[in-house]
Amino acid sequence: MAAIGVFCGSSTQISKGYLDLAADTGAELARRGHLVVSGGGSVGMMGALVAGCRAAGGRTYGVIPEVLYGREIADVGSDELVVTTDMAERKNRMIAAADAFLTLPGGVGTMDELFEVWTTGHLGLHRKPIVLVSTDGFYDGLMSYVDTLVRDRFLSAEARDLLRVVHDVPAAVDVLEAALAA
Ligand SMILES: C/C(=C\CNc1ncnc2c1ncn2[C@@H]1O[C@H](COP(=O)(O)O)[C@@H](O)[C@H]1O)CO
Repeated sequence: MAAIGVFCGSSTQISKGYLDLAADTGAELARRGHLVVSGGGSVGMMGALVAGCRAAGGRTYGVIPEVLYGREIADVGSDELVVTTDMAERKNRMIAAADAFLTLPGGVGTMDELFEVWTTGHLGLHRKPIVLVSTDGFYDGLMSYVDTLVRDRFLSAEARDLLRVVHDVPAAVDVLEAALAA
């Protein structure tokens, strides 16, 4: 059993397909016996993720900053819910609590979380695997940008390769489990 930090969108304006993807992710992690570490809100994909996990018998650990407690409807049904004083502490608590990270589609908040975990990994502050779920090529544009950084020598290929990109949730969890076992 591992603790998997999941970064994903909080928007309530997205299409049902994204919400289903998040719910399926929560259920898949629950079925495989993993704890879901979430942003601690009940809105958008974040909410679908934790609901999907608990409906499948899994456990959730949420980390929400005070400022978002009401705005993102704190997930008070979580098995554990940590309330932080600010956004930076939220990210740090999520990173500390998780053994590995899954990034689903999301907005700038999700990108902020992904870049925090990627850059701290690259700096050697942790060795936790990071997988992006690029449903329907969602992360093609980001990875194209990262490839440009490598091509023009702003970034090493080793740093790029810390980001593992897959196209569906079961494959993403397979990759995380293999990386954790290595
Ligand atoms: C909108 C702009 C900046 C927002 N910057 C954020 N920085 C950190 N965290 C954020 C930001 N926006 C939202 N969040 C939180 O991250 C989670 C996922 O967000 P997403 O944007 O839906 O992916 C969620 O808890 C957000 O509240 C520029 O003006």
